[in-house]
Amino acid sequence: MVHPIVRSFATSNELSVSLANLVTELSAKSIEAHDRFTVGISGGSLPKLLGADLKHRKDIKWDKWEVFFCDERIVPLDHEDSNYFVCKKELFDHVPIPPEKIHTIKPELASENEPKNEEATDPVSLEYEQQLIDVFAKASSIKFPLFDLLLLGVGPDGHTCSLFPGHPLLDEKDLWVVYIGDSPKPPPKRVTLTLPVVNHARNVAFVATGSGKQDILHQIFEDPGSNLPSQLVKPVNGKLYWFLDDAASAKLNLPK
Ligand SMILES: O=C1O[C@H](COP(=O)(O)O)[C@@H](O)[C@H](O)[C@H]1O
Repeated sequence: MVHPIVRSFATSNELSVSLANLVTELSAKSIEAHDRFTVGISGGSLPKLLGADLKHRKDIKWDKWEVFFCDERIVPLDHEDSNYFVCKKELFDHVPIPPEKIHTIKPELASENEPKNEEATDPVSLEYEQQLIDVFAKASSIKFPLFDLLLLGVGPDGHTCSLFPGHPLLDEKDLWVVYIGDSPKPPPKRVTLTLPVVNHARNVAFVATGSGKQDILHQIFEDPGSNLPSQLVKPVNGKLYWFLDDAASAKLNLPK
């Protein structure tokens, strides 16, 4: 049973400072324990909230970071819908992470032939999986990559990464990376980490702000049986955090 650590802040600025504190602490601990910090970042509203304070931190060994993406939309990496593009604008352009340690999902490898959902044979997923293998499974074979931290968003429908409510990809048990061609949120073509990878992480932090997230957060916390993708995030051995602002958490019964 995972007991999430839920924090709500009066302003998104306060949230950004607290989130940066957690990232800084986990980065330092991970580097001390195994000489690197492996982190997966989501798109949407998260990169701005993440970068706002973190980009000013001088006490981080940025050269020890290995950055991956929790999901990516199949659009060019310089397109404003690209999760990489937003992360670059909000964080990577401001901090000295070596470019070869930012492991992009490569949309240019997408084939003309539409791959089927649940197939691991599309070139974008295969190439991204190989990057994960190269970083996480160099010395030995592993069932799933073990991220130090995954930073997740949650959509107003309860989706996280590019895992959507009721979608068959929620049942994936073995693959690390999958293609989705029918995302209900545009753009429709995406590549995403799977739930078993997310649930294998040492730390998972959700970030959600604004009144538009009130109802879904109420459902996530008060109706745990709805099988929303964000509810299926239950790290097996890791910690689960929720970073909210007071507008988003208004319908939750949080301890004062
Ligand atoms: O499409 C996506 O949406 C989710 C949630 O985004 P938000 O703007 O509501 O925070 C995001 O986490 C995911 O990476 C992205 O591809």
